[in-house]
Amino acid sequence: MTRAQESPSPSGDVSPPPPPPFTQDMPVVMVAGGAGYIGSHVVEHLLSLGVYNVVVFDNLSTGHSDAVPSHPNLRFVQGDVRSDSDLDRVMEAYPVEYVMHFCALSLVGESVSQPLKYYDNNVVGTLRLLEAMVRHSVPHLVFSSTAAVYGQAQPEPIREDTPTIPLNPYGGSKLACEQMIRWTCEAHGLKAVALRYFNAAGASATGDIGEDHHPETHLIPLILQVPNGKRDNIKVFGTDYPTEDGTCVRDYIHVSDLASAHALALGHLAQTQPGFNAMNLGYGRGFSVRDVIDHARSVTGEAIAAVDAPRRPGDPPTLVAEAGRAREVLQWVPENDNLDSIIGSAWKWHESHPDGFKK
Ligand SMILES: NC(=O)c1ccc[n+]([C@@H]2O[C@H](COP(=O)([O-])OP(=O)(O)OC[C@H]3O[C@@H](n4cnc5c(N)ncnc54)[C@H](O)[C@@H]3O)[C@@H](O)[C@H]2O)c1
Ligand SMILES: O=c1ccn([C@@H]2O[C@H](COP(=O)(O)OP(=O)(O)O[C@H]3O[C@H](CO)[C@@H](O)[C@H](O)[C@H]3O)[C@@H](O)[C@H]2O)c(=O)[nH]1
Repeated sequence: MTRAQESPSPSGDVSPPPPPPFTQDMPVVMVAGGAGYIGSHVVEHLLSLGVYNVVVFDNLSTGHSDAVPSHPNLRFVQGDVRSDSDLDRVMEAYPVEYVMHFCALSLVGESVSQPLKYYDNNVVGTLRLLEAMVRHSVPHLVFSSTAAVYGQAQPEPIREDTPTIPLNPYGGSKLACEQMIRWTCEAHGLKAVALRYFNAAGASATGDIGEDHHPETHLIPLILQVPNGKRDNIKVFGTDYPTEDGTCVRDYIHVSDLASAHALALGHLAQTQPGFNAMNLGYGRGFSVRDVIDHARSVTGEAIAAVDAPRRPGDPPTLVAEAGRAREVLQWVPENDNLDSIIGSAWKWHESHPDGFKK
């Protein structure tokens, strides 16, 4: 994949020249955090639709410039979502109609030890972005939220009206953002959707992009590091949970189905009244940690050693979505509800990119 031409960057003393205008007259979607794992898959999907111009806005703190393709309908602007001047620069250069906001720090464990870092990046970042949207009259927002807003939810599956009692500062910061967005919609006539993802996994069918987090903490990429020769075994965090086999159960959703939901959310926002709505994105079925390891063994044909380990702090036993609202309101029809193909797509990416985007 060729990498997008960067317009040099951010909040320094000397302003970089404005990036070039688009040549086709189509609505502009600003994808904040579009160089990250989920954002880059959404960008790829938006470009494939051929009806949007896309501005990727990212500070590259955890994202990768190589995850941003070179495409006539895409511009890349390096900047920080907490910086008024960076946001003004992009919103002055382009007639942004929609913002998708993926920027966040999202390591649950780190958020427990450094909560203020999470409130700074996630909450202050969303605050500055909302201020810029109001300042520049940008009416539509799709916000990346998370199942972590629910905490230790009962009963399962989790509906959007299940009480939100986050167990960690990461979930708390996302819930604070949702509340801020809701009030801003009421006061300023914005239209916003918060998509509460369950466990994003898998990689694009193109094989060009996939998951590359540093450090990696997610189960599926860590399991695949075993057959890739990068670790000896996978640790199973907790074997005494109140689940069928004693390990945590999660609703793993293919990143391509997240991408299609985001595109549908743009269409929905264009037609709906001002206001805020939150929607779960998951398949409504759960797999335990042991189930996932077994499926990875079958997909890769490798033994994959697993070692029982203590519980990881902050992990709820079970998180499974009831995603009827997204199916009904967005007309979302997920196409990849198959754990083997989710793991298979991730395996294809990790086998061909053992060091991620690193050259
Ligand atoms: N990965 C999951 O399973 C999962 C589940 C639920 C919710 N989410 C949420 O989805 C979003 C994307 O997750 P991801 O796994 O793709 O993460 P990621 O770290 O791969 O992507 C985040 C992107 O945002 C950019 N960014 C972060 N802070 C920024 C800032 N202040 N200014 C500009 N750019 C900034 C990063 O450089 C990166 O490109 C996050 O908001 C996360 O909380 C992820
Ligand atoms: O080496 C490992 C890594 C993970 N796990 C377990 O695997 C499960 C899934 O863990 P992980 O892949 O880290 O995802 P979650 O902690 O469930 O969190 C993800 O999914 C949440 C929504 O459900 C999002 O809020 C988070 O941002 C996202 O990281 C959990 O029970 C972990 O304890 C292990 O047993 N061994």
